[in-house]
Amino acid sequence: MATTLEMLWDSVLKKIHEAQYFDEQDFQVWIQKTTLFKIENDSAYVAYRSSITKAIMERQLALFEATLSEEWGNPVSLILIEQKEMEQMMPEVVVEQRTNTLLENKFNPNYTFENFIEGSSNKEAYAACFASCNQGSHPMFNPLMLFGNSGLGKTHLLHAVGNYLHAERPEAKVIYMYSGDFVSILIEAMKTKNIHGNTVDKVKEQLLDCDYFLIDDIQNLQHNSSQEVFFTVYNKLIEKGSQIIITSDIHPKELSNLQSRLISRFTSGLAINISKPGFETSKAILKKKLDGREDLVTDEVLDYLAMSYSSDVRDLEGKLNRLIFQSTLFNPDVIDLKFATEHLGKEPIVEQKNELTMKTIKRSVSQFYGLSISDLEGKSRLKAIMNARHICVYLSRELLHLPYMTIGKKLGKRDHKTIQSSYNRAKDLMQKDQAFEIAVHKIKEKLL
Ligand SMILES: Nc1ncnc2c1ncn2[C@@H]1O[C@H](COP(=O)(O)OP(=O)(O)OP(=O)(O)O)[C@@H](O)[C@H]1O
Repeated sequence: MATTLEMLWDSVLKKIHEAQYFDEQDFQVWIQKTTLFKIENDSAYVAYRSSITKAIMERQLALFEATLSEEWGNPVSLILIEQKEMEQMMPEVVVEQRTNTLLENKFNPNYTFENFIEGSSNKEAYAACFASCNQGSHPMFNPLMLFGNSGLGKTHLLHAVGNYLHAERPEAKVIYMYSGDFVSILIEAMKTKNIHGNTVDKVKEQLLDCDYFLIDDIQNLQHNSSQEVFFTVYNKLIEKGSQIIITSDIHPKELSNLQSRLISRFTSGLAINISKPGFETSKAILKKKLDGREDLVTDEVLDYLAMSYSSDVRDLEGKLNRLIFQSTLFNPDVIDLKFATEHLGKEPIVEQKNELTMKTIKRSVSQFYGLSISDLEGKSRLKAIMNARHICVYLSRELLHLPYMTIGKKLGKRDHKTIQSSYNRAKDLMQKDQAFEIAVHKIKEKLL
């Protein structure tokens, strides 16, 4: 059950979200993960996990304060605290609240059965997941295990089960967890054990209360003590007739990091492989993603994408997104095959994290913006390209401490004055333009 503070913060975030003050992705990635953990003496303490979140929120502090004050019914000022610091400050009750929050299910509303395109590569998995939502007390196939390469829709199907149950059988208690989060929850519970009693037991208790246990990417359950807890929970849930659905990106028998007693149990139910979608399925997925924007892209381009990139649906969607993004820069009448091959063809190769040089900075920046290195070095004054260039200059100064003249030479033979003003412009944008600041952080993160 959500606590008062959680509910309060949820409604603050909901209001801010609805008012669309932030870009959707930034909101989900940075802001949604904050926690309100204490209100004391007219001060509200909010914990953040990343300095980017802090930077974004500080910029709109007045907005957060006003919305929170309104929801709370009293004026409060907001204090932002790093998650780690908050954990040291929080009393036992907050530890429990936190665990509850982690066990709460937030299903992606786009990952539904309706939005999942069936084809021969995935129809068994789809049917088994759907059937598991409509069965009696003792499931026929338990556990249900979905395995297959990355990006083929396993997480989508788990969320579809969650969304379906939430809508059609709200009484069913569903827990969805990414296996890495399962490990973090347990490690955290183990750490706080001495101060706050055995919180591991509390986590187990909550898990055992569910009717559906959906665990994603089991291959990441590598921590030994977590496997012990998982083993106990797993056995008890099977005994009581709760449905367990597990996903893995490798065949269950190849899960070498897991104890063999777990592996043998996983294969005792029904294990289904999801393979890469065929041409027609891939094309239908692209059409579904375009949903109402079909005029942007010619059918020929969809054929080209479906033929070239269907081994990973995430990648397939990424290519379509890249083309749509590029079309906002270059404004073609329609994304046709010429445009598509030109722009996907010059996509930079993902850089290994090796020595940091201006070349690696240029590659990362161009990759981030979907540009080519020659766009960066060229003369275009399109805003997105100019910004990308400013970031190149800024990072070359900040990370490599290169003189303006050297940067200029390696960036389209520009003179030192141009580079100096580009650097100043970047510093200015870091203060004024949130999207720019986030781009810098994200690129820096990839480089370091
Ligand atoms: N058949 C499908 N119909 C519609 N969308 C799909 C389909 N298969 C995959 N997708 C989309 O592809 C993206 C990647 O899928 P998903 O995250 O479920 O992959 P995954 O198999 O869980 O990968 P990983 O092992 O890396 O976690 C998602 O946006 C998902 O909606």
